[in-house]
Amino acid sequence: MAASQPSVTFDTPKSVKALAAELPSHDNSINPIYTFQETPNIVNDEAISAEDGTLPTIDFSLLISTNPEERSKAIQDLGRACQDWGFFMLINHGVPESLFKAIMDGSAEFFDLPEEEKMQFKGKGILDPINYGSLRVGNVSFWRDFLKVFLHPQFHSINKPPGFSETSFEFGKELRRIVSEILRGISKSLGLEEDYLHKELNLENGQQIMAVNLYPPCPKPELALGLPPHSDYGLLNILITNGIAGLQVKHQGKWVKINPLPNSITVNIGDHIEIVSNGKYKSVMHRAVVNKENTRMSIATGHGPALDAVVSPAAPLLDPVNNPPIYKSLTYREYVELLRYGKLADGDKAFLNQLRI
Ligand SMILES: O=C(O)CCC(=O)C(=O)O
Ligand SMILES: [Fe+2]
Repeated sequence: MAASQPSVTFDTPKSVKALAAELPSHDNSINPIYTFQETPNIVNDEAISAEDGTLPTIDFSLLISTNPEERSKAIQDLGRACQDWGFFMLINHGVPESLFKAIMDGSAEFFDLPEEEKMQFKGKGILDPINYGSLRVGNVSFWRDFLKVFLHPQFHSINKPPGFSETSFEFGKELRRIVSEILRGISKSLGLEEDYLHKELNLENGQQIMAVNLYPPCPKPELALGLPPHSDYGLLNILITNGIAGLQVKHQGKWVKINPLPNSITVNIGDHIEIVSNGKYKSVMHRAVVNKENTRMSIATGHGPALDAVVSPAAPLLDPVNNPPIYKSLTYREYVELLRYGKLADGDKAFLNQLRI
């Protein structure tokens, strides 16, 4: 499998931020290593805009309501959002806006550190708990710098900028609280016990990774991409942004531009919910485009099973005739380690598809 795939590496020689800063304002070219599309304008022209509210909205306060009818209706809506879109906006989640601002500001300060200081955090592989870099797949580099930090079950952090570690800790904790409730709702919406995922996947020791993404202004946004089309691994991914648009989601065969409601968080299904639900809820392809004017930032946290948990289609959902398992079992660690050889490389959920029975 590994041999035939383009290699995925995290080491472009210079950060995209430094590269963008060096370009004179009249220079409208980019290094060809960033050219993802041969044909100009494909990325933006083919995408359609979702009207505000098109992406399903889930009200977190109803999902944890003590009124059984209210909660049951919210869980139904959640199930529908997972089935129809695999993406939704979560409102009334109770995370203070000040915490989002603090983590966004701290992340911006991190990227403003001198290059040599950031390079201290360069990692080597997908399971390195701290990893700063940019992504190259085969011959193509992407217009994004990232910092990845594992927040759970062991909390890791970087020692600069001041306060970033404390803010990351709070941010991670708040998001785990929310994810835990959403996963209860998802279990129930599938017809499983409410704590099925928590128990089967040992979520107390679940993996949580924070990925801070910086997309500097790009002189040729129609040629480059911030992130190639991919689905996320793990159970759920949570995304907040600095308000600059750039996320596009594949929905019913078309790329749709997403404009999240202010102060909402965007949630999407990962490959491991697809496996557990035996294909009922599918992880969805998405990508990040860049623009000429503004620096875009996003902070994604990926929430997965414990690394040693075996992930397989949920036994109570299976039936030898009507719903035989369509995915093989694999520990989460095995999945993540094997993944780097394949998935991002051709961007069509190729890795998940290899697990099909
Ligand atoms: O920046 C974005 O909008 C997308 C980020 C993303 O897809 C990821 O980090 O997996
Ligand atoms: Fe993603």
